[in-house]
Amino acid sequence: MFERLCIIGIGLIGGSIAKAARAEGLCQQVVALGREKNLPNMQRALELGVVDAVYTDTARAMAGTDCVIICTPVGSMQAIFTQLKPYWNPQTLYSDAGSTKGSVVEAARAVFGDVPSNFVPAHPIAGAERSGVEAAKVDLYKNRRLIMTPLSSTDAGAVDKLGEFWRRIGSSVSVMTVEHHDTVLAATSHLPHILAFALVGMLGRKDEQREIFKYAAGGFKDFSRIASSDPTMWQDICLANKQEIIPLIQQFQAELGRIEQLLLRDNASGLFDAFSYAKQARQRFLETFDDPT
Ligand SMILES: NC(=O)C1=CN([C@@H]2O[C@H](COP(=O)(O)OP(=O)(O)OC[C@H]3O[C@@H](n4cnc5c(N)ncnc54)[C@H](O)[C@@H]3O)[C@@H](O)[C@H]2O)C=CC1
Ligand SMILES: O=C(O)C(=O)Cc1ccc(O)cc1
Repeated sequence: MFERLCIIGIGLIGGSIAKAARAEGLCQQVVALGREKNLPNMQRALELGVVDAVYTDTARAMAGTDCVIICTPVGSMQAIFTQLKPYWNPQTLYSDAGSTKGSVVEAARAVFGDVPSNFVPAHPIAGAERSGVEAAKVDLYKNRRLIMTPLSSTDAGAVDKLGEFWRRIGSSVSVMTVEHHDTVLAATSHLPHILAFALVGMLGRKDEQREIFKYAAGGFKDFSRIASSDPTMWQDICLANKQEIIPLIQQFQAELGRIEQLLLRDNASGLFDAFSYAKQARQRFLETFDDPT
């Protein structure tokens, strides 16, 4: 599909894209572009055979590149677009993997005036709490969803070709607006991560923390795995989508308040109803949507 794929930010997500693109024969060459201070991680990517070459020089990285995927934390996107601007090539396809889309589109607009028509914002709904190229997996995107959020000005050919790229590395591709993406992901990903950070942080501060972690059962293990996600990445995501996240935090606080009241009043049937509603909501959800996993 491509002569040379350039990944900017060769960590968990970028490394997994590079591995999968290579395994599926989607490009002749994969290279990484990063900062001087990321060189040890990029050298590791080279040693592991995830990429063919690594660059800290943008001009050299862009020469001969016909597809660029930006896989850095969302707070760095404006700096990346600024770095790419002098070398922006109308023949090259550009995408990203950021967990928020409104902030990425805004960053592109701030740098280019308008979002370039050959940039197709994307978000693979697949990942893990781990970071860095060592954590990259060739099958990370297999049978997982990926959302593309093209704008009305995005080139249809670019959307088709990048959609095919994502599909060929295993993703089930959906297309939606930037706004809808950020509303949905605030509820399904951003709020749950905040809840995990808050709960594990609160319990971790308690004296009996050793006991809590020692006897952690399934539910808490899941929370604590999520709470070990990268703080820089999540700081960027939460700030970038705070207009969607804050109202959800407020609704969640009200929900907790209702449960607290039911407990204070020993209201068993109220608790049963609240828990049954949630259980049935999940069941309805599973029946309505095919889970690609
Ligand atoms: N970790 C996950 O489960 C998922 C993450 N994402 C998104 O993918 C992106 C990457 O996440 P991960 O791969 O998990 O992070 P990571 O920390 O494993 O990799 C990010 C890479 O970007 C580099 N980097 C950071 N700032 C940079 C800059 N200004 N210029 C050049 N390189 C820079 C880092 O050195 C690192 O190599 C983020 O935008 C994140 O929101 C999307 C889906 C899932
Ligand atoms: O580790 C997990 O359970 C995740 O939820 C991974 C994840 C993190 C960020 C995303 O934007 C998408 C997926």
